[in-house]
Amino acid sequence: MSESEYDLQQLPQSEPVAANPEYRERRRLAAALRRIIDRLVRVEAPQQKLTQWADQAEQWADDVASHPRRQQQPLLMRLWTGKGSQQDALDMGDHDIMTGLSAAMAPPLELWLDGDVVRGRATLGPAWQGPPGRVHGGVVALMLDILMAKCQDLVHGLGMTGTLNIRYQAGTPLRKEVLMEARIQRIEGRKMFVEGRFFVDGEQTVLAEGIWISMQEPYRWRDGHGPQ
Ligand SMILES: CCCCCCCC(=O)SCCNC(=O)CCNC(=O)[C@H](O)C(C)(C)COP(=O)(O)OP(=O)(O)OC[C@H]1O[C@@H](n2cnc3c(N)ncnc32)[C@H](O)[C@@H]1OP(=O)(O)O
Repeated sequence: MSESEYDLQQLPQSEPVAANPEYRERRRLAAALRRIIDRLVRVEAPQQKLTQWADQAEQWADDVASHPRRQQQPLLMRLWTGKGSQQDALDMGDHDIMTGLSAAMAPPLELWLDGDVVRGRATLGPAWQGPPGRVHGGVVALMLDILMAKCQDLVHGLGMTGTLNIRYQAGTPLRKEVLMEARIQRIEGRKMFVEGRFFVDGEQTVLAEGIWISMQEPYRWRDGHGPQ
């Protein structure tokens, strides 16, 4: 894509855009913060050290807060009308919850298309814990929502999650690679029915079924995808 033709409806969902120099630094910053978030959980350190880190963090937070935030609406409009720049695409997608490489909270969750299947992988640390040693069920729901929504890359139409049903079949462990897959089961007008699954060490831990509702046009398969 050229510098001025990024289109929200054509951009692969939840996949990184090539970084420019500014975003290489933002990604480096987010990666460092992610390590801190991970290591802070029950870190064994003298109280003096905790005081020092807290002082530094407060100072740093004030410094960051003294800078304005880039407005989202104008860049969203440019992307929505197919006139976005690489910078716009980065400003939007690189901060996505769970998948954005500049989002310090993101694990990150990596997603890609494999034919008509959406695949994903992530390894989550103790900051994401629910039951001891396991990923929180609400976080599992969040990951599923993002994974299954990417099925919209296979169709025309873009919408929101209407319904998400989850069967937690086994605990999803922390610190182990979770493999994910999602498929479109069927399309009915503005509704897209999707199935999602998680696997750890070959064992299925989660089964989900969801319905996405297109905001405008009815969903229809893109060329080269769907039942031939
Ligand atoms: C564009 C990028 C978005 C990125 C999103 C990131 C992922 C998210 O976090 S999404 C946030 C969570 N989801 C939401 O907040 C959605 C909240 N709900 C809504 O806004 C609306 O209920 C919405 C848009 C889903 C549907 O409203 P509306 O467009 O008026 O639909 P409506 O005309 O009533 O119904 C259309 C069809 O969908 C069905 N339907 C409507 N809502 C639902 C639902 N929640 N579940 C299942 N089916 C539904 C209807 O039964 C109807 O079916 P049929 O045509 O067979 O009669």
